[in-house]
Amino acid sequence: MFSRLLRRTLISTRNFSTSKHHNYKVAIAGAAGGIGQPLSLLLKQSPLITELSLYDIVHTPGVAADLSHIETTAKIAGFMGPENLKQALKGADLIVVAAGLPRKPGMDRDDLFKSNACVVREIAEVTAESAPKALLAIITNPINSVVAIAAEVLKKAGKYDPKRLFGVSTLDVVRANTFVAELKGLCPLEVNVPVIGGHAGATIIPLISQATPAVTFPPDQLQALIRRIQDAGTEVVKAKAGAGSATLSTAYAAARMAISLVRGLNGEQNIVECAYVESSVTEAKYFSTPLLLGKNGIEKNLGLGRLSDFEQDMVKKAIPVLQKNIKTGEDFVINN
Ligand SMILES: NC(=O)C1=CN([C@@H]2O[C@H](COP(=O)(O)OP(=O)(O)OC[C@H]3O[C@@H](n4cnc5c(N)ncnc54)[C@H](O)[C@@H]3O)[C@@H](O)[C@H]2O)C=CC1
Ligand SMILES: O=C([O-])CC(=O)C(=O)O
Repeated sequence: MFSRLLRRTLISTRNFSTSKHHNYKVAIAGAAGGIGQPLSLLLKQSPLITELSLYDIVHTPGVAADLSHIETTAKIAGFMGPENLKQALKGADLIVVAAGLPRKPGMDRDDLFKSNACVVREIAEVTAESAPKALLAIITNPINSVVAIAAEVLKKAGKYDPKRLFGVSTLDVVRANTFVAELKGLCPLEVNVPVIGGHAGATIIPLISQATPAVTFPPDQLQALIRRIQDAGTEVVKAKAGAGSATLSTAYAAARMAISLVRGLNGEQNIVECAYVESSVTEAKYFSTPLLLGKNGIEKNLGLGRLSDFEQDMVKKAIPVLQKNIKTGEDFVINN
């Protein structure tokens, strides 16, 4: 599991002269959770990160003490409770948010809005105050709506920079790569499938026509593959049978995204990841597409590329769903 991440991070340190920073502070909110703990462990492996700040409302002293014994450079600090949130985020270059409830069987991601909207609002408010220049990467569901909450909160505080706010949809790319590799007998590390749109059901749009290496499937197999990628979160929720949703694969995916963001900050070239961001690529105000990352977050939105008719149809159908999800997030900030 570590190989891809380690390879990425090791490559990035080897490629750099001493004039580059290598001293980034990353804060994780929800660090004691099912995603937060393995994510913290993975980020503790990165030589680019010199400070890891672990925030949660429970258990962070224990998680921090445990991780702090690992023989890598990142210094670990644990912060527990809202009174310590400001200090936890202070001066962070990147804040990753994995705080909030996960799904149980029978729930949609939208069912989490009620409980998680306040969590994201609180963290965005303190980000505006404590680390206004930080990149903010949100894992918490429902991504399609809560990214809009963070944007509105940052706007209210006069600190919003659309280049610095990300909904983490990397897990959809990771799953698409894995499933395509399985079907075609390829090494998953060599496969790249862009996944655009949002992060729920039919808004998850894998672009199999843009996969590298190029792959083709008969129509029924293509439909089944796309459906599996779209329903993969539910597949895990069902298998965990009430014990939560995907945590380990999410931690892997979020660590991949976090390390890519830090590599971008560090001036590395050609770092591309898909993420759910403010966008003018479609009529949906937020939309995931491949992004070129850099010193200020998003360097360039690489857009949709060339879509098959089938993919165009999926985009058309996803837009009204995303617009509704986004409005839910925006209305929450207006009305509360
Ligand atoms: N974007 C993605 O690809 C994915 C997103 N998720 C989402 O990630 C979130 C976290 O999932 P898990 O780690 O499995 O849940 P979990 O319940 O295991 O952990 C959540 C953590 O957040 C903490 N927390 C709750 N309220 C908080 C607050 N106000 N401030 C700081 N910490 C707070 C809890 O104490 C807990 O430690 C969920 O909303 C889930 O739906 C899950 C899988 C994939
Ligand atoms: O399905 C869920 O609730 C968690 C999630 O976002 C995923 O696994 O993609």
